[in-house]
This record gives sequence, C-alpha cells and structure tokens, in this order.
Amino acid sequence: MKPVQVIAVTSGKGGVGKTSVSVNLAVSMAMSGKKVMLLDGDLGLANVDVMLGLQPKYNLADVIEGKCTLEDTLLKGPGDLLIVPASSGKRQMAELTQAQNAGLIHAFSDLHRSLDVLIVDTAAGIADSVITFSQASQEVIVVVCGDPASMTDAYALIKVLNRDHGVKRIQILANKVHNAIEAREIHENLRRVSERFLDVTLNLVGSIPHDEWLQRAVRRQKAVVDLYPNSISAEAFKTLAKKINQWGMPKGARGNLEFFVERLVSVDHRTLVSTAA
Ligand SMILES: Nc1ncnc2c1ncn2[C@@H]1O[C@H](COP(=O)(O)OP(=O)(O)OP(=O)(O)O)[C@@H](O)[C@H]1O
Repeated sequence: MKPVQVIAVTSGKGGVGKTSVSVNLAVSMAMSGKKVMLLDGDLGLANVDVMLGLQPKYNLADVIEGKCTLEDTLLKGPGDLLIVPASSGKRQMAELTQAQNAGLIHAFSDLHRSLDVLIVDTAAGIADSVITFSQASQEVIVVVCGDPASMTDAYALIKVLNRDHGVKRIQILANKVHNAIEAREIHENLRRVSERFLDVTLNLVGSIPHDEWLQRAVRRQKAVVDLYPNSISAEAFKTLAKKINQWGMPKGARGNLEFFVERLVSVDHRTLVSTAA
C-alpha cells in the first residue's frame, strides 16, 4: 500500500474556524478524486459529525475503550470522504493514558483502507493530544484569524511545537479575512516574531475569506463546498485543496498510515523517556 499524507489542522485559539477548515478542505480534496479520511482529533469537544449532520453509531472513544474497531466508526461524507468521529462532551477523553494511546495506534495499524490523505482536526490550545497529533503529522496547518487573541494563541502554539517538540515547518492558513492584504499581514506578523525567537519556517498556505455562505452552510450542517460550491469561501477551499494536492509524499514511509502510526509511537516513546528521566 502507498504512504498516506497526514495533515494536522490546529489553531491555538478556539472558534477561529479550525473545524470548518478541516471539513471543507477534506471534502474539497475528496471531491477532487483523492481518497481522504478526516479524523476528529478533538477528543473532548468533537464536532466534525455535527458540522456534516451525521449521526455516528460509534466513535473514537469506543475504539479506545475496545468496544469496536476503527472500521466500525467510519461515516461517509461528500465525495466518499471517510470520517472517524470523536465523542462530544466526554471531558475525560481529552487526555489519553499511555495504554489508551497504544490502543489507538493499534486500531490504526489494523485499518486496511487505501488512502491518499488523512486530515486530523485537533483540539484547540496546547493540550498534549494537540502536540502529539501535530508531531505525528507531516504537515501542520495553523488556522489564524486577524484578531490579536487568535494571533497570540497561534504564536504560543507554534512556540511549543517548535521549541519543545522540534516542528520546523508550519503552514499558516488565514481565515475569515476581508482581503488578501489582511492574510499577508497575519502571516507577516507571525513570521517576524517567529524568525526572531524561534527556528521555524512559517509558510502562508492560503486564506479563506469571511463568508456568510459558510455560516449558512454551518447552520444547515453541510460543507460549504458541497452546498454552495460557487461561494467565495468554497472557491478558496478548492484553490487550497489544489495547492495541497501538489505537496509531495513523505520520504521513507512504507505503507498505509504506517508513517503516522510510527511517528505516534515514537512521540509516545519520547514522552515515556522524558517522564522517566
Ligand atoms: N471563513 C469564515 N467566514 C465566516 N464565518 C466563519 C468562517 N470560518 C468559520 N466561521 C464561523 O466561525 C464559527 C466557528 O467555526 P468553527 O467551529 O469551525 O471553529 P473552531 O476553531 O473549530 O472552533 P472550536 O475550537 O470551538 O472547535 C462558526 O460559527 C463558523 O460559522
């Protein structure tokens, strides 16, 4: 099986549109012919399924508790997108024990699906699960909008990912912007401060305009790229998907989801080592 491109979508601050971005990027890539799986990695406050109006029978929490397999949880979205839902409101699921992490890794190794892309919608903030998913992914997209709190929290997340966890490249996605200049300013502000204090490359991967059609789609529990494909945000998501479709595949990955699983394991191992030291 061929390697899978794993992309974590995260944000620092909550409410900036991280889940909207994950869902619409995943649907756009799926509609362009890629085999895409979207994993709801917000283990405490999941809402990918709500955004797509789906009713999961099982979720990731059930997999971690050994009640079902990962395959049992899978839901179908537009463009044959596969969705792994998480459980909402189970605050105790927000942080996993080592044994639960191991169970999760096992569940992924057991999934025999041919995929091109895995998108992980992480929680907001700098919780351990956010760091673990980001570190295990080949690319990390940080969603930021123009308000100062969003930029401050995005920088705090970038700092932790870079300084403490060695993430060297981060993709910035400016959301809810009013023009291209605003997107460039958001990127430039973050880049300037990161270049001064950190050892990280910040790339502006794209921007999504503030769009009432997107809000309408959220209320109707559909992806804007599916419901209003000609809206300005849908067009921006399609452009973003095209750009990301051109990213290269990871080097050295040997099989389906193997790269992701291997990195999760090694992140786990490092955590164990640093706890023991
Ligand atoms: N480009 C956009 N234009 C207009 N509204 C947007 C845009 N992106 C997101 N929103 C709105 O912002 C709100 C928050 O979006 P979303 O739930 O995706 O954020 P989030 O960062 O995932 O939040 P949380 O951290 O709580 O999971 C939604 O009501 C959505 O309609």
